[in-house]
Amino acid sequence: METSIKDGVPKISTTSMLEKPTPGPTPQQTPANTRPSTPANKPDLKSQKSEQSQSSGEYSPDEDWLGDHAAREHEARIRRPSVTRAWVPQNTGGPSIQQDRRDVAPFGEVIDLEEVPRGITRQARNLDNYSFPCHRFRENLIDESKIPLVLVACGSYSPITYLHLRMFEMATDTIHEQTNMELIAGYFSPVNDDYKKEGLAPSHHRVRMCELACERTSSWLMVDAWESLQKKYTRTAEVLDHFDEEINKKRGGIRLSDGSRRPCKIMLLAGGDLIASMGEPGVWSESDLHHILGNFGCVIVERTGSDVWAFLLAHDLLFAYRGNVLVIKQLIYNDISSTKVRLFIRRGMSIRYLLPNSVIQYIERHSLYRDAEPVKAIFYQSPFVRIET
Ligand SMILES: Nc1ncnc2c1ncn2[C@@H]1O[C@H](COP(=O)(O)OP(=O)(O)OP(=O)(O)O)[C@@H](O)[C@H]1O
Ligand SMILES: NC(=O)c1ccc[n+]([C@@H]2O[C@H](COP(=O)(O)O)[C@@H](O)[C@H]2O)c1
Repeated sequence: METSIKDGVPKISTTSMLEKPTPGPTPQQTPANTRPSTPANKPDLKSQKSEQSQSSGEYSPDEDWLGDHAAREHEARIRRPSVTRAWVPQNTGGPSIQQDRRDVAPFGEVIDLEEVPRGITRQARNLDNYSFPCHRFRENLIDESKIPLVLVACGSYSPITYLHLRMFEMATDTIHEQTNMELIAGYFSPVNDDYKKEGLAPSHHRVRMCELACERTSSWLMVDAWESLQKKYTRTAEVLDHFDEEINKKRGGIRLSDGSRRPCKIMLLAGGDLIASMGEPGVWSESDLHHILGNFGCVIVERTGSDVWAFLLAHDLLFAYRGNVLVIKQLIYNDISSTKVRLFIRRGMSIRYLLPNSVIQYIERHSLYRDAEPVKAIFYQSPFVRIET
C-alpha cells in the first residue's frame, strides 16, 4: 500500500482538513465571489484600443504563439491590479453583507472580459520552453488558521465548456462553507494526445482554448500544459506529483505573514463519472488510487443522475479515504457535455452560451470538430429553430 506520504509532500492530516473548526458561516462571512457585483475597474477603452493595435485580440493562427518572453511582457503590460470591494445589497429584506478585508474572498472580482481584447498568457509548445504557470498564484495566505489548497482538474477539455469552469466555482463555495481550507489557485491540466480518447483535438488547441477561457472569464484559474507536453500519456497520480513538485518543493508552498512558507494541499477536482471510473477494473492502478486518495484527495462534483455518495459507500478504497474526499452537490444542475458540443458543431447547430465566446471563435478559426461535415454558422441561429409568426 502506498499510503505513506512521500518526502516533501505536505504532511497534513487527511481526516481533519475537511472539517471546519467553527459552525457554518454567518452572512458576514459569505464569500464575495458568490455575490453579484459590477467591475469597479471598468476596462479603459483607450488603452484597450492601443492594446488592440499591438495585439489585435483576434486569434489568427500566426499570432497564436508569442513565445515565453513576449507573452510575459505582454501579460505584464495588460494585467490590471486586483480590486477588493465590499458588496452591500440594496434590498433591505435580505441579509446585509458587509465585508472587511478578512472576509473578502480571494477570487471575489467578477470579470467579464469576453469581448475585451486582451493578451492571453500562452504556454510553451514544447518542454524545453516550459515554465510552471503561477501568474495568478496567490502570494499570501489570508487566513493563517487555514490549510492552503490548490485544485487541479485533469481532463480532456475538448473543448472546455462553462461546466468545466463552473466546477471550480462550485468547489470554491463548498470549500469555504464546509472546510478549513483556503483556496489559493486552480489549474486545468488538459490530457496528453496519447490518451487517444474519441473527439480529442490536438493538445495545443485544447490548452489554448482552456487558456482563453480562464483568462477571459476568471481572475484566478490557470492552465498547465506540462501533462499535454509529455512524450506519452501521463497518469493522474504523476500529474499531481508534478504539481506538488512545482508548488511545494520548488516554490515552498505559500508565504505566511512571518515570512515562513506553508506547503499547499493539492486536490484533484473531478466530476462524479471520474470517481466512478475508479471502480472500473483496469482503469486505475491500486497504488495510484492509494496515492491520489491518501496523499492528495479529491473534490468531486456530482453529475446529474449520479449518486456519488452511494458510490463512495460501495467502493472499499474510496470509503476508507472518505475523509479526504469532498463531494459537491450541484445546486443548479449543469450538464453541458463536450461530446454534445462537438456534435452540435458537426451538425451546424449553435453552441453559444455553452462555452465562452473566445473559445467558440477559436474553434471556428481553427475549424475544429468539423470532421467531414461543414459547420454552418455556429454563431447564429440553429438551423432547426423555426419561429412561427
Ligand atoms: N456534467 C458534468 N458534471 C460534473 N462533472 C463533469 C460533467 N462533465 C464533465 N465533468 C468533469 O469534467 C472533467 C473534465 O471532463 P472531460 O473533458 O474529460 O470529459 P467530458 O466533459 O465528459 O467530455 P467528453 O464529453 O469529451 O467525454 C472531468 O473530471 C469530468 O468528470
Ligand atoms: N489511471 C489514471 O491515471 C487515469 C485513469 C482514467 C482517467 N484518468 C484521467 O481522468 C481524466 C478524464 O478522463 P476521461 O475524459 O476519460 O473521463 C483524464 O485527465 C485522464 O488522464 C486517469
